[in-house]
Amino acid sequence: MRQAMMISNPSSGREEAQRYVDQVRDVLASQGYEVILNETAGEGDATDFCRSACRDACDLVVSIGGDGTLHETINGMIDQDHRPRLGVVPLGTVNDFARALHIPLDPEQAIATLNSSRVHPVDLGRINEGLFANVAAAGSLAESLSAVSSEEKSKLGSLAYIKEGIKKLIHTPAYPLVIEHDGQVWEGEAPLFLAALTNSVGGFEKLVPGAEVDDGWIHCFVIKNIGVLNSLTLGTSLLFGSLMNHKDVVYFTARQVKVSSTESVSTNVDGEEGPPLPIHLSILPRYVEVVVPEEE
Ligand SMILES: Nc1ncnc2c1ncn2[C@@H]1O[C@H](COP(=O)(O)OP(=O)(O)OP(=O)(O)O)[C@@H](O)[C@H]1O
Repeated sequence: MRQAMMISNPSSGREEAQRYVDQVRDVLASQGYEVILNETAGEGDATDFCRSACRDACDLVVSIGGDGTLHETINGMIDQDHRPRLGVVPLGTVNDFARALHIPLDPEQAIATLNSSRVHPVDLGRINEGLFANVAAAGSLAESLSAVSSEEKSKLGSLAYIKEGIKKLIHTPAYPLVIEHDGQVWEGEAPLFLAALTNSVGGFEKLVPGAEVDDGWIHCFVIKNIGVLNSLTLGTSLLFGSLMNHKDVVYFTARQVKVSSTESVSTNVDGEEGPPLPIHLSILPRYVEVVVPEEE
């Protein structure tokens, strides 16, 4: 019998996971899966559950929660030979991963998507000893976003919370950064470095218009003047032209990136606090297969 594991975070979003768990179970059982439910109680649980799903050769893992839960879930797949397919029921504030894969943001529609026969291979990124699904950021914006609590995020909504963060940072200091990427080096001062795997970052769905989830590239932005982010709008992402063409932005793609600084700089990875610099990023092409809607 095929095995499916639900990894559910009862604290995600507006604490709605409980409501949806039974619906997910029904959808999976109707497909003939034997279903196991694991609920997270705190940090690291989703990673442990997913690691055991890999070791037990489980066929499908469904992450029920926000981008944080998804981030922890995929981290259970690191260095595993057997990696289950991944289903996503987005319950967070931003849900970048679901946005990038056109998985409905409405939980009930996302649950119905679990019936789809279509799967999409998706690149993951490696950051030091961990994995990321969507974005790694280094600099003070990264720090201030990590400091926003789940409750505040739910209250403010994604755009508002990111814009609040940006407003506070207009006079933010630039950090001396050394960025080595595929044999080249960028050296200079910048308040923010962003590495994205998908086109959706912080809910801005067109931030990286050319990024495909399986293009094998890390899309990198050095933001030399944080003020450029002020013209971000949802949908168009930038009022005037695209971020990558902005005069205060350096954009490049790479398969390997090392970012270091002589100062202490913190990072934010998939919306959660990440390791401090230096960071070493690399791409893991088509590392996981994600269940996506039948039709886009
Ligand atoms: N039972 C629990 N109670 C409180 N926190 C939990 C629990 N289980 C996991 N966590 C923590 O929840 C965080 C992940 O939350 P997640 O991002 O999925 O939801 P969210 O914060 O509502 O979403 P978003 O970040 O998009 O607002 C992780 O830091 C994880 O350690």
